[in-house]
Amino acid sequence: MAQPVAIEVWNPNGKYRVISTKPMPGTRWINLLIEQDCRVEICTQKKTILSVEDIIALIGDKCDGVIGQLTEDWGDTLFSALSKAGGKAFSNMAVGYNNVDVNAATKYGVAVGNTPGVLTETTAELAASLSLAAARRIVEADEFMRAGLYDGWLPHLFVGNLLKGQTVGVIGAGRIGSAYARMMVEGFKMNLIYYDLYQSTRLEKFVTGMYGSLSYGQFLKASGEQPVTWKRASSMEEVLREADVISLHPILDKTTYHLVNKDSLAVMKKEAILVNCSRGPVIDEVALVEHLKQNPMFRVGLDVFEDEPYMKPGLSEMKNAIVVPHIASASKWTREGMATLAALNVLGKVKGYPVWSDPNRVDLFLDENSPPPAASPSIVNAKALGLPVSKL
Ligand SMILES: NC(=O)c1ccc[n+]([C@@H]2O[C@H](COP(=O)([O-])OP(=O)(O)OC[C@H]3O[C@@H](n4cnc5c(N)ncnc54)[C@H](O)[C@@H]3O)[C@@H](O)[C@H]2O)c1
Ligand SMILES: O=C(O)[C@H](O)CO
Repeated sequence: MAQPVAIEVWNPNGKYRVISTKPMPGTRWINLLIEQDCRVEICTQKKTILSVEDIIALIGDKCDGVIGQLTEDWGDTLFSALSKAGGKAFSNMAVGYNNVDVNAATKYGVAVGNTPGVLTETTAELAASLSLAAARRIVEADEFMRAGLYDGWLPHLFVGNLLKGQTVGVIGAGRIGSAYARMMVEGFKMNLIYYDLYQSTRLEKFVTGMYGSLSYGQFLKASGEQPVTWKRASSMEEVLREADVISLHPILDKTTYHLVNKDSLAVMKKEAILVNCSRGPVIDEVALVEHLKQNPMFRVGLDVFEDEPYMKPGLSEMKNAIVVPHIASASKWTREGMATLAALNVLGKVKGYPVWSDPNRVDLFLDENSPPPAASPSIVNAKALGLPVSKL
């Protein structure tokens, strides 16, 4: 039997009842909903991951839309409950939506939103941070220092890898993978190899200079420096074999589940660095722990875990692993922007607005100095639901 859950209410007389399953950063998202006649209910229950029963209790008998989190299981049961309560919209406060059964939502006529774009650079910066921290053994060195073990400079103390001139490999070169690739190429002058199911034109335009100026490689050459090289790999194995630092940025689906496993780890260089800021199950974490044990010079930087919030046995003891708690999108601007996009996804559907025509261009929704467009920024099942599309 579901227990009542604690909530905070804004604008109690609002016509549309919109629920957020968590308090979210900033207040703009609340104000935007209130201005459009929404009663906003925020779950304040001291429980990190809400169960399906908790969320059913929150939805109640009448609910127009829900803003939810990636830790929740949005399947048939919840979409059926939302639809029975008159709900037409759900938005994840995340770009990834592997926790959502989109077909079930479509079956019940519920629009599913996500929050692309606003977290691209922030997430790529964390992937870059983990790459650097692993290459230069920053966490190990910090622990050593705090333990009072430093008794003077030594030639061999925490020697790591130089990134300049090495090869960075990106698997999944979409928005975040491409932004990360640019950071590593521009920032550290690494050569690039990437693998994606599709050609990443935005990334290739940058490295080949199709924007009308010199490519980055030509620019380096003109400045008397060694130019960087790049290529699109024809298989993931090619990236694993050739790259010194590999960062994973695909979506999680059945094609990417355990994409990195015992066999693929065996193909990688013994001193390679592997970074994962996508989703935990993209790596077979048991195989990874074994690989880390067998290859002490192989290092990983992980933001996500297969059985989140848990780690597979042995991982926390590995000195060659850096682990952080799914914080890749955690900058203030990004988290406030994610909350805004999620709220506007729900609001747009509740108000009958069209869907924004390009979810890669959401800047207008994030400008605090002007009202957002009357559209839902990103609805992933818009086509399946036959929703109208806004003209830019
Ligand atoms: N750790 C975090 O906090 C965090 C933050 C943001 C996003 N993410 C994760 O990152 C993912 C990517 O986000 P994005 O905005 O860059 O999405 P995106 O859709 O722009 O990019 C994903 C890319 O993966 C590629 N891809 C799909 N299947 C593949 C396969 N089998 N092999 C190789 N490539 C494949 C796609 O073609 C696409 O280019 C999200 O789905 C989410 O799960 C995590
Ligand atoms: O998919 C996402 O958006 C992240 O995992 C949370 O930022």
